Amino acid sequence: MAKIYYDDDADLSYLKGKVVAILGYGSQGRAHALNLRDSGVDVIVGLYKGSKSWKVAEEDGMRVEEVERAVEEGDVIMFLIPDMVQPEVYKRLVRDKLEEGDMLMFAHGFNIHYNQIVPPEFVDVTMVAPKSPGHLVRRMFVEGKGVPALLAVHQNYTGKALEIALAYAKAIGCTRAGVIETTFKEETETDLFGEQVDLCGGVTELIKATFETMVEAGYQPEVAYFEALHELKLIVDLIYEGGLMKMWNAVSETAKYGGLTRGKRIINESVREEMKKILKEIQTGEFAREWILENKAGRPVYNKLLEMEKEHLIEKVGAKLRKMMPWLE
Ligand SMILES: NC(=O)c1ccc[n+]([C@@H]2O[C@H](COP(=O)([O-])OP(=O)(O)OC[C@H]3O[C@@H](n4cnc5c(N)ncnc54)[C@H](O)[C@@H]3O)[C@@H](O)[C@H]2O)c1
Ligand SMILES: CC(C)(O)[C@@H](O)C(=O)O
Ligand SMILES: [Mg+2]
Ligand SMILES: [Mg+2]
Repeated sequence: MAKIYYDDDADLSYLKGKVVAILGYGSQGRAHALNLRDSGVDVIVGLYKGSKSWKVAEEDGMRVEEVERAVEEGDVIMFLIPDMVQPEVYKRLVRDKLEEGDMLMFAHGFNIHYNQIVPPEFVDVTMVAPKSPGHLVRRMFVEGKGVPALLAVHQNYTGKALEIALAYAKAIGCTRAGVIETTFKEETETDLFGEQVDLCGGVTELIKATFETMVEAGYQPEVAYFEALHELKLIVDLIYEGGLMKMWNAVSETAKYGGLTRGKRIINESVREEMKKILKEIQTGEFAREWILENKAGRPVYNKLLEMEKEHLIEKVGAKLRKMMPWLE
């Protein structure tokens, strides 16, 4: 069984006297920086001149410096800039500023696991990866709660890497919910697999395929939108709160029978085979190589697919229908 750490297992005093440099002030960066500060930790934000986030961080009352300066001051350096930018920033601005006993931290294991960043042996290397988008990391903290996270130690030079990483996890609120010990390999591979087949890739394709099937059969797009997309949140909320059975118990008997008998025809053996192939691409590093090359080429596929998603009928219909429900914003 997984080892899970809670508030009582973590001691904030391991961050006392240390400066935490948060590189990046986007989804995760802003949430981590604000939560750390509210927990009494000395935080400095590292950005590049011209970053749109600079003003946001300053308006939040953060001390903001360019990356190099923040790393010089920081004892704990958390990488919350995009994964594909991290290796170049590391080589150009971070590597030469590291001091013995510093800690490099990550919220996703990609660059360490796929050897895009190879830190020197004289630093600690750890990960605290909230299992949630950044805005929830902040919202839950403000509400006195926390989101669960994964924690991993890749290098323990100081002998205190676990304790310091746990203090960080506590300061951003994650030990309130529970922090599961893992490895960089396990976090990276499961995180990529989850977002590709289920959370981001699988769900959007399921929504579009459901919507398109109805529209092509002559049903009104507005009705199809509610069925394929809007109601998904209500169903997922039930699953999130109380597992699959809470959802099955809340829907009609007809929905239960129809869902239980038809679901397996949608996620059938061939879909499961494809999932296994996708997992292999992640495990062998094939996906990582593809994504790194895509970035080197200026992201032609990424940009094209995002553009197509933006232009999809469900997005047009959705924008109109969501105006009927201003409380959603
Ligand atoms: N978004 C999520 O919900 C989420 C969840 C778990 C883990 N993560 C991980 O957290 C990390 C950060 O992702 P994110 O989605 O919060 O990023 P983001 O895209 O929301 O924010 C990126 C930030 O980095 C800054 N930035 C970009 N290039 C920079 C550079 N060259 N130098 C300095 N700053 C630069 C941007 O100005 C911005 O403030 C990634 O490792 C990601 O895998 C993200
Ligand atoms: C929020 C997610 C999808 O779980 C995260 O892994 C990310 O990469 O943004
Ligand atoms: Mg991810
Ligand atoms: Mg994830």
